[in-house]
Amino acid sequence: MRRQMAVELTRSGIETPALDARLLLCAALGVEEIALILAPEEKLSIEERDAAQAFLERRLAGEPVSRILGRREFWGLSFGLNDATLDPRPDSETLVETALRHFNAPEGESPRVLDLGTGTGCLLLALLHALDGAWGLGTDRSEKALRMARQNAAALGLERRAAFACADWGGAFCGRFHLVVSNPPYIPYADIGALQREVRDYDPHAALNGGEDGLDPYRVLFRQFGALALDGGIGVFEFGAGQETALLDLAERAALDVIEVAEDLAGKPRVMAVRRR
Ligand SMILES: C[S@@+](CC[C@H](N)C(=O)[O-])C[C@H]1O[C@@H](n2cnc3c(N)ncnc32)[C@H](O)[C@@H]1O
Repeated sequence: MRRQMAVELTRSGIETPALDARLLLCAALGVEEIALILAPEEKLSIEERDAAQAFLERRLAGEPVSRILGRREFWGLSFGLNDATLDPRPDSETLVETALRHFNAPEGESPRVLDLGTGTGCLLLALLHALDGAWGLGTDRSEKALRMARQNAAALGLERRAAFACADWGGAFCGRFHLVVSNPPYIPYADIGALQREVRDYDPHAALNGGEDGLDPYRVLFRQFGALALDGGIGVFEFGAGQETALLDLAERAALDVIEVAEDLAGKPRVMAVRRR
């Protein structure tokens, strides 16, 4: 069955047919990958074949494997997804790496982290997992996304260190944080229709749409950063292709010093770390 699935995925132009076939078959059978080696495929029951076939058809129709499984690995941790959350991207691990590189733990108090537009909670929870004793707040405009983030926090045993609140970015908060992160929607509105179908048809548009030039969220976030960060606190923001120059300009206007522009896995500028001037 696995080979047959891989052949069909190859024919339909899926980029990683063998991997997708393996993951979907494991999910259909409810087993770990190692069990596929130990259990001969001929022994699949009719129900198991039907389940695998149903997953295959969804993948052939363009649904990403992570959406079919309802899960995605990020920073070595497993995150549940729903239709209100972005599917976390490997490139966003650059944000976590950059934040950890520049973060200096405060003396005598717990680090406080704010994640604006938290989605699954992947950035906040990865940071809390890495920063001993840190406490964090994740906000999102979507209640449904926040429900998923809370579930993910509980599944990772981080629910006592993570709180989630429905809010329009950070305007409702007056707390001060050592670290503020955000991966806001940054696709220019007119470009959404031309995205890959895996993105366009399965990621929520509220997680993609950054307004006319894709920069609307940064105009708000950079302005709010000054009121949300403690003295010496840092902000770390993900951005999209070709937005670096405009973002440098927005940072300058908001009186932020740029500490680093970090590159993603493909060597493209992807993350900006800033500090209040
Ligand atoms: C690109 S997704 C990032 C999700 C997650 N942080 C990640 O990296 O996978 C942007 C998130 O911002 C949220 N969002 C959009 N506009 C918002 C606003 N005005 N205030 C708060 N959150 C917002 C969306 O619902 C979405 O979850």
